[in-house]
Amino acid sequence: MALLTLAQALEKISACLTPLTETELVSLAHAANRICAEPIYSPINVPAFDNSAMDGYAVRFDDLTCFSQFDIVGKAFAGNAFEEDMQAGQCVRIMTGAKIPTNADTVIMQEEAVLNADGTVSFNSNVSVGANIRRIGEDIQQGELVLEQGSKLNVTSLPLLASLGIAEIKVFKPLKVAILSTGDELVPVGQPLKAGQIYDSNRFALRLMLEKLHLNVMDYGILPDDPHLFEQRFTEAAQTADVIITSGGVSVGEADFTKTVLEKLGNIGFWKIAMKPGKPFAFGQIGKAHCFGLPGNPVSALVTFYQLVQPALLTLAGVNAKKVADFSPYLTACTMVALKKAVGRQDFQRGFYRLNQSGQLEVTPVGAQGSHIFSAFHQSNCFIVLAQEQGDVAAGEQVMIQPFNTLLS
Ligand SMILES: Nc1nc2c(c(=O)[nH]1)N[C@H]1C(S)=C(S)[C@@H](COP(=O)(O)OP(=O)(O)OC[C@H]3O[C@@H](n4cnc5c(N)ncnc54)[C@H](O)[C@@H]3O)O[C@H]1N2
Ligand code: MOO
Repeated sequence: MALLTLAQALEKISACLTPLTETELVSLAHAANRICAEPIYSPINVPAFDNSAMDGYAVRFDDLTCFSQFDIVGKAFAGNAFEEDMQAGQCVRIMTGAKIPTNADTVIMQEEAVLNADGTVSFNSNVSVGANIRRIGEDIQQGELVLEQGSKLNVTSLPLLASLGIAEIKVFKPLKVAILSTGDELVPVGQPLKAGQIYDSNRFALRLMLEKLHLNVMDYGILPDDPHLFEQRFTEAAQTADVIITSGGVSVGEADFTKTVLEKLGNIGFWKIAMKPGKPFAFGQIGKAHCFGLPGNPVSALVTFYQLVQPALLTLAGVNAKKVADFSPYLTACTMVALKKAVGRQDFQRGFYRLNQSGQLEVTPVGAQGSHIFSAFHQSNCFIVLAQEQGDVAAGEQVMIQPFNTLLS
């Protein structure tokens, strides 16, 4: 049977996902990186009142044709308004941000004004009516939608909410994600290696990526290649976690138990995808927990997490669908060298792209492309994405690239 394409796999996963609904109220100061669980409408106008955009003088525009000298009858500061009415031929010294006096309609900036010896002021300017006034509601109107449900709260959205006086916000509770590595050969970082053993770097990578996504990580450690232990640990994890992510043991070897145990304890949605790296990837459920079985090869584990698990976690965590669809957009770039590509699987080569002196994007693959060769990853800044039916690519051809999003930077 033909393997699923990445797009088909993403569709199958997406069809099984129901975003979390549990919410909590948090103060704005503790809301960074959380997902907003309600649409936010502005309780006020911004600006809340007409105010001056410049340090200068507030005048009645029509007076400019009748008077050459104006009496300065008061001062208006930001936070300290001039509350009286201005009469004909009068003006008010005004500072940036100060409320416009009731019957003034124009502000002339200080640089256009000349102070006369008798204490009056004259203006050189040809201003138009309404000049230098920031209007009430010009930025945001009371009742306007300022933030969609499912937006990530960050350094641009949170100050916006602060400017509206919003002190608390309803956010989705973070997903609980269990991680575990499988394989008799694995040793935790920090312990000496014996012959035939390797360090468990995948669990470390998974933890880092989940922390970047601000999810709750439940670390189930290393699982030896024993199907009974697999059953035990998977069952335990499925009781508390919303999502279980494993690495290794998902291929066809005699010690590859992930898929069979997943089938036994729950159900398997699909297994194997026409992508490279990342062919042996399993998706299914145990009880309410969604399970992602990533391949053991470190590059394959990271690539499948990025391409398949990341969007699923964003959806489950409550991020809105438009933002999930856009989680890692594609660009095109000219490849500087020929690329080896076998027909049959969509390829995600690791590459480095940059803007050249003519303003064109160019890309070069980084290092060897084997799925066990992790060292090239940290010198890369994008995937070079080659279509399933594409063969070798000649130097100078345009290829699709996918710049790494914040997950890998
Ligand atoms: N006969 C076949 N053999 C393999 C196939 C196949 O289709 N037919 N697929 C190959 C591909 S492609 C991949 S990818 C791997 C994936 O296999 P598994 O998911 O079963 O992974 P393991 O066999 O457990 O491990 C593969 C490799 O990765 C190392 N590893 C495992 N876990 C970790 C970890 N936590 N940290 C660092 N490195 C890890 C492990 O020692 C192996 O070297 O299967 C191919 N075989
Ligand atoms: O699918 Mo594997 O990840 O090519 O080595």
